[in-house]
Amino acid sequence: MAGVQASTLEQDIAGARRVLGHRNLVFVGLMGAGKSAIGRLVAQMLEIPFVDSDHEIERVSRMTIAELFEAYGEAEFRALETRVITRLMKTGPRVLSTGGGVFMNEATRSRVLKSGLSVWLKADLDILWARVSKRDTRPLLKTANPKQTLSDLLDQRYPVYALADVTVQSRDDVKETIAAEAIAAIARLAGGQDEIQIS
Ligand SMILES: Nc1ncnc2c1ncn2[C@@H]1O[C@H](COP(=O)(O)OP(=O)(O)OP(=O)(O)O)[C@@H](O)[C@H]1O
Ligand SMILES: O=C(O)C1=C[C@@H](O)[C@@H](O)[C@H](O)C1
Ligand SMILES: [Mg+2]
Repeated sequence: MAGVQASTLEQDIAGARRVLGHRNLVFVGLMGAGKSAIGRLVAQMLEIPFVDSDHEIERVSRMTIAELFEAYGEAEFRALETRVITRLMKTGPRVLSTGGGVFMNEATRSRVLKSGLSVWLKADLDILWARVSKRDTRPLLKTANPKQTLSDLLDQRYPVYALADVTVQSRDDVKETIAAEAIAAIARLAGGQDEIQIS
């Protein structure tokens, strides 16, 4: 990497850490957007802990997301998800990659907007589809026409995801580039927001 680029990245990392303070950096977006993959990289780059809410739910329940949906239904899964996010939002800083439905819950969204810093990883349908169709682990896509279901979710959810503090275009570029863009976008928030305290 050229010296100028490296020093810009270092400045962005320092800036993003300052902007974040004790807050959690919360990745939101549809299935396949890269919340887990990019979130993990951003956490490594910022040198703060990383938690993925889907993994945390699987850890505490000792069941997979698919098993939870199967055994208890979506409503119970959402209740568990809300409890997990509420607990995680009480301390920081960390990178918190959320399940695709987390930001759709009004109370959770308010909590994230008030006490965290949110990044929407926005991706086109074809990119999402190419990624999620490789595995059949996502219960919401077990439908007769999963690509249409994903497209419907995109229509419903994009206006809500757009409420996130920052939007970063997720695409088939190297993950490090997308992660660096997210960090730069956060660093640019410096001075644009009052410091928000964790409740
Ligand atoms: N920029 C990228 N280039 C290539 N592949 C990517 C990129 N970002 C993510 N991926 C891949 O796409 C797949 C989906 O990414 P990931 O699991 O991070 O999505 P997610 O937003 O966490 O989805 P979910 O809501 O289902 O957990 C993974 O295999 C990941 O490695
Ligand atoms: O978009 C969603 O509602 C979901 C996304 C996944 O991350 C999982 O949280 C679950 O499959 C539901
Ligand atoms: Mg994920």
